[in-house]
Amino acid sequence: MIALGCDHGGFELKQEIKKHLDQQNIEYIDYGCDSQEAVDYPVYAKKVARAIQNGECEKGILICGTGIGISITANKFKGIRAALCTDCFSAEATRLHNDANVLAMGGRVVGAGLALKIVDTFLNTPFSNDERHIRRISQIETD
Ligand SMILES: O=C[C@H](O)[C@H](O)[C@H](O)COP(=O)(O)O
Repeated sequence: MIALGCDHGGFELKQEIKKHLDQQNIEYIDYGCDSQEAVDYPVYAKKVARAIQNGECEKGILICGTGIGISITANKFKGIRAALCTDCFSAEATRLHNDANVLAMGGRVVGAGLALKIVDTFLNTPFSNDERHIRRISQIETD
């Protein structure tokens, strides 16, 4: 199950992503927002982060205008590794190396065509399970 969240700057792109996931029969829960009316991105980042923390969803996709605020917020939550991606190489690398569980994007940064490729890459790339990456990920969790 994929958790989706956005603010007004990401609403339009989230709609495209939902259509794309529907076409592939990929299940998701949309945690809002529900229109282009201005809202505060931390509200939606927190909903998605908590859905992953409590096991309701396995991965998340968060979109704000830049993808920055929403990823900063999500990364405050223990166990959340949110990766802001603007290209497919990074989306693949962050799954292989960081086992990222949240993809963040900027609705005012990437076009829908590229964003959908980034989504596919992120969702279809498994974690490498490489020892050096496991070691580094475990170090993220400690101060
Ligand atoms: O990092 C924050 C996001 O990009 C927001 O989507 C952005 O700050 C919203 O800006 P505004 O309120 O001017 O639409």
